[in-house]
Amino acid sequence: MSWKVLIQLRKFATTQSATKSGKKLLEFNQIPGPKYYPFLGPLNDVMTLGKNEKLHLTVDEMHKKYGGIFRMKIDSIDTVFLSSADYIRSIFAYEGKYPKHPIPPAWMYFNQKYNIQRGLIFMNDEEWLNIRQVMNNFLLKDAEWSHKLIEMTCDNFTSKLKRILDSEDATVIENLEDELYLWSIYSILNLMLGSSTSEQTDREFDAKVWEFVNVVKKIFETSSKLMSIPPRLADKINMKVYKEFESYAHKSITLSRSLISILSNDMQSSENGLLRKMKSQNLSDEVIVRIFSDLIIAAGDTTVYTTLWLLHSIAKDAALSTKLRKDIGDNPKSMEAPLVRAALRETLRLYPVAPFIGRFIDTDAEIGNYSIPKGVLALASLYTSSRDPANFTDPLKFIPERWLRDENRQVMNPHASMPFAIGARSCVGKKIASYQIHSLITKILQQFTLESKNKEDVKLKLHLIGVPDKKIQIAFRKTLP
Ligand code: HEM
Repeated sequence: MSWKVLIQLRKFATTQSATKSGKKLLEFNQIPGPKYYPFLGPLNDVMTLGKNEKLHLTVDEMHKKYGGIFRMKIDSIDTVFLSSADYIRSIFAYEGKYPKHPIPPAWMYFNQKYNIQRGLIFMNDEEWLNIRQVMNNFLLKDAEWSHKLIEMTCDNFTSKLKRILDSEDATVIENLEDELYLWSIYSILNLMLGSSTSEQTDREFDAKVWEFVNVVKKIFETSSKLMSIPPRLADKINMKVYKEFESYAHKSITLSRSLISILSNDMQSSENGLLRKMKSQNLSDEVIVRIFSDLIIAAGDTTVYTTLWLLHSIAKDAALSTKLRKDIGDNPKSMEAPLVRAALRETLRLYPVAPFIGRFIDTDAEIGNYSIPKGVLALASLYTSSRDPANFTDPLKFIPERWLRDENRQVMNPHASMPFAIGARSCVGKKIASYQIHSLITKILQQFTLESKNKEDVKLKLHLIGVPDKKIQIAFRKTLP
């Protein structure tokens, strides 16, 4: 052995630290990753991570270069990106009693600047746990109360589709995305109220909901553009995009207050609605408004884009439509068609609306061969792990059957795709979202045929969440009157 190799080995040994498991670990600063130039400050992020819209692709390239774990500073926070399924699972093992996730910097800055208290997404520590336990009871432990309401909202949607097709004699629904937004927001409103506030019953209310839809969309669009600029700086130099973001954020709060106040005064507000359920837990009106406006922010885009991707995948594949229709026919009770459930699972694998899920590590940790100090931000690179052939056979193909139990499973590692996250801070709306999407797809397939009109491949881009890079165009034809 040459003296050079001996020196290398010695260096290696002294930079390893012993751990609880007795395993020798490498230090945090030995994790590979791109170079950081302190004098460049925030410019480092822009230079290394590039365009925000393509962050998932840049990170994917970096995983190819550095492996299943790499390290960098983002906004001067020590961050690790993880794409190996085992590493991803470890993140949640170290999240602690009060898991903390990263919040887009513009949102954090805005809340602090105006001292605005927000809902579940922004809460932390004991306050978060108390509210989360209340919401878990209503949305996760027992969500059956929501089924009828969700189905009513889906029936309203398919009736509207038919009206559009009748009146315009058109097959392509040009504003499908907007229609889905309305559906998604009305779903939450109906759940709050406990009865169906269908569109067109009250013009003023409708106008407010429509305005809310646009405001929520703009919040995502503008805060995504602000990801690579420190918001304090953007505010100081009066950047147009920051001013726009602020005005939409203010509007969303005003609008959610006014929607809630209309709903609360509504005599039809039923025992079965989330509003009454929350009030029965002695939550103040102020806290209820905070929770409600964040539920809409969390529920709106995620449900809309997942549904759009799923409709797009079905519309492209006539054989899949036939199989899904047969499966729905064989399983007449809603939510019992296994292939529809599998198609949703497959959509969330290939097009995760949250391609990165993060946790601040709560205690000194071991991930892989590395020691990770408390406080580091660990980000699960779900876009990469979901498309890794080590985890899924033919990973780029849309194959719902891979999720069926009795099939020759093509899922080597289900944890590589965790679209709702896992653990105590995972999506509190996952049951509602799954039921909503499942019901809507079932009703659409029972009443319409779909055909994709997109000529080019539609890819995922980031607008804070994963959205299609082109307008999704689907021709609908009625199969039932
Ligand atoms: C397909 C649709 C959806 C997807 C893919 C999705 C995904 C997620 C993910 C990944 C998280 C966790 C973020 C983290 O761990 O840091 C989350 C959190 C959350 N989701 Fe969803 N979501 C969806 C629909 C919904 C719906 C319909 C609602 C409301 C009914 C909702 C309400 C929330 C809330 C309030 C949180 C924050 C929970 C907390 O911080 O304790 N989501 N969602």
